[in-house]
Amino acid sequence: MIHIYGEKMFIFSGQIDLRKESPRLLKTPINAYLPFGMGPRNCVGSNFATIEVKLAFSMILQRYAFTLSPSYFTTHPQHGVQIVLHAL
Ligand code: HEM
Repeated sequence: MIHIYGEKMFIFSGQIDLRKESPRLLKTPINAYLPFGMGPRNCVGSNFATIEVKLAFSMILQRYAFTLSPSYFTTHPQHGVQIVLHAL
């Protein structure tokens, strides 16, 4: 899913609280996923890092399409999700 590194990844990032938007996420503890930490000493580079990842993804998506690899068969991607890139 394209939003892996977008806002949807951040249940609570300090700026966006997606629990307000999704009933499913309401059940998720506020501290379940904090890649940049939380509170007064959270990551000062979080906005920069998020923008950079979005930029990199958008550059990749301008050049490639994705399909799931035929070897991907589980709903629990313990070892990552294998994808096949198709040059556009
Ligand atoms: C994917 C990229 C990044 C991740 C996952 C990440 C994650 C973190 C985490 C978990 C902390 C500790 C927060 C805490 O103690 O609560 C932290 C602190 C920090 N990060 Fe990042 N970081 C990233 C990128 C960056 C970048 C690009 C910069 C600078 C340009 C940066 C600068 C800092 C600084 C200066 C702190 C210390 C903040 C403080 O102690 O007040 N980080 N980061």
